[in-house]
Amino acid sequence: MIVESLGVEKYMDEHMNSTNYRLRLMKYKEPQSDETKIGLHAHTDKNIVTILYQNQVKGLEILTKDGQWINVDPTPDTFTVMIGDSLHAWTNGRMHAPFHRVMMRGNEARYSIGLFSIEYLLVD
Ligand SMILES: O=C(O)CCC(=O)C(=O)O
Ligand SMILES: [Fe+2]
Repeated sequence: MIVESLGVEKYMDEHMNSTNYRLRLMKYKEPQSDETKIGLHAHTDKNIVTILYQNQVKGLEILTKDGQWINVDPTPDTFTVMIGDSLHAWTNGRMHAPFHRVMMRGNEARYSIGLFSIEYLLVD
């Protein structure tokens, strides 16, 4: 869809052939107090695109372009799709790679699954 919207379909095969995938399951422990704890520091993803799925426990926050952290509210059967630095560079900055973080509150653990598409050159 992104490749089509940019009018560069002719590079699709090349792109698919140079893309790898990594699936990661993440667990963020519930804070042992009433405080908010950092689950994952603010960062942009270095890869191409990240697709996230999570349980019902909130925590993912995205930094808007005007500097506000907003919560991503988990709704069942919803995926969060995020652009990474590679796609940001590949599109000459037309696609924005957002800073995001995980902040943990409450008394339930948060689980998420991320599917990260990665340029072959970035795979270690
Ligand atoms: O667990 C999440 O919702 C975010 C994970 C994440 O940002 C990452 O692994 O890069
Ligand atoms: Fe991330």
